[in-house]
Amino acid sequence: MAKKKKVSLIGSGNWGTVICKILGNNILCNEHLYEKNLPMFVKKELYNGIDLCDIINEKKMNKKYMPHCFIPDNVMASSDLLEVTDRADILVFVLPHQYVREICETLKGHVKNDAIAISLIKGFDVYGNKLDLISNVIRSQLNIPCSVLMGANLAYEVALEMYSEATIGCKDEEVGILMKKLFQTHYFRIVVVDDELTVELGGALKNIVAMGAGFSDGLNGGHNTKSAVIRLGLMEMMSFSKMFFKDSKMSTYFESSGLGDLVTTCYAGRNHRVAKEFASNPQQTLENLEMNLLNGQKLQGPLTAAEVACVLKLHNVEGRFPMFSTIHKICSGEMPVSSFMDCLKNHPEHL
Ligand SMILES: NC(=O)c1ccc[n+]([C@@H]2O[C@H](COP(=O)([O-])OP(=O)(O)OC[C@H]3O[C@@H](n4cnc5c(N)ncnc54)[C@H](O)[C@@H]3O)[C@@H](O)[C@H]2O)c1
Ligand SMILES: O=P(O)(O)OC[C@H](O)CO
Repeated sequence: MAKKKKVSLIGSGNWGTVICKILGNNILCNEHLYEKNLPMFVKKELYNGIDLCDIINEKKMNKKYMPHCFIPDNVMASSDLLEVTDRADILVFVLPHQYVREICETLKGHVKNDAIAISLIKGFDVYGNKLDLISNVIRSQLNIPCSVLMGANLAYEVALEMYSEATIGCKDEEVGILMKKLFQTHYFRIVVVDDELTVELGGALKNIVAMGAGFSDGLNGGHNTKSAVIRLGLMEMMSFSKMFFKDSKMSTYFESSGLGDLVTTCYAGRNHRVAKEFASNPQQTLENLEMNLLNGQKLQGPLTAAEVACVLKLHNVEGRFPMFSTIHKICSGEMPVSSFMDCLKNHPEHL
């Protein structure tokens, strides 16, 4: 009989907690394939004076980041990253993108040679002036293959078991099948494609457009206005992919990780919510709104906009990405949020 695989989960935020429910339950249903316990890394912090890790292990609930999601008994929370990942065969990364490099630094040299990874993280890495995929940071730092899972997946809806789709991007067919079996449930349906590059690009870039959708709603734009934001945003996402990632396939934008995620995030994500509040109330800063509205959860849009803007500037192509550039300038305080409507009206397409 084949040796049982050990799965380890790195991350325990809003999405990370829902994923621990899915993985924990799927592992329990497949105990012949997997070690029963699912260790989960929880960054050390106190919640109402009590260690969050202890709360998760005792109450089987992540009271801070996803309070209504039941955590299966086989999930074992720990703040010791190397203990969580010790002997792991499958490493699942689900944490805000800005922390990946530091997590990989700690893991370097401690991961099995034949381990595989999957990243559920939406964002980019910028090192010096070089923009890179998060999965590439995992691949290069840990020297293991890494597939990706992205999609129209608002965590609270998946927690409530509302029907949702997701896309796994994986070049290795066998690993793609294994990952699909590990993550799929009756309410979380997965399509596997081999274009892991564009799956990840969709997940990262839509967070910039979602900020624009929030600005539009906060400035009293209508449904037609938001449709324009989504359409122009998708065009910039595709142009960016073609320009900077030559192997990216445009057809992949029709998967859940592309158009699906873009639509859902522009209507109901955290980026949209905070951006809308900011546009209605511009004397507040985005940082304050993130802190006050999200209670420790992290916005990925403003950082991703800054990461992308850095590359556009370096290649002197900001003018070809007017929406990305304007969203970054609004997020960084270089332009007032009221200028967002002018960006739409004066988009090069309409001149
Ligand atoms: N929440 C969603 O609906 C959702 C859905 C799909 C994908 N995602 C993506 O999944 C990724 C993780 O999102 P999330 O919602 O689980 O996280 P989150 O936004 O809830 O962030 C909170 C988490 O970040 C951790 N954290 C804070 N500082 C840290 C540090 N210095 N080092 C390591 N971890 C630290 C906290 O411990 C906590 O677990 C993101 O890239 C996000 O875009 C989120
Ligand atoms: O809440 P957001 O804006 O981070 O988006 C969450 C997910 O990425 C939606 O698929």
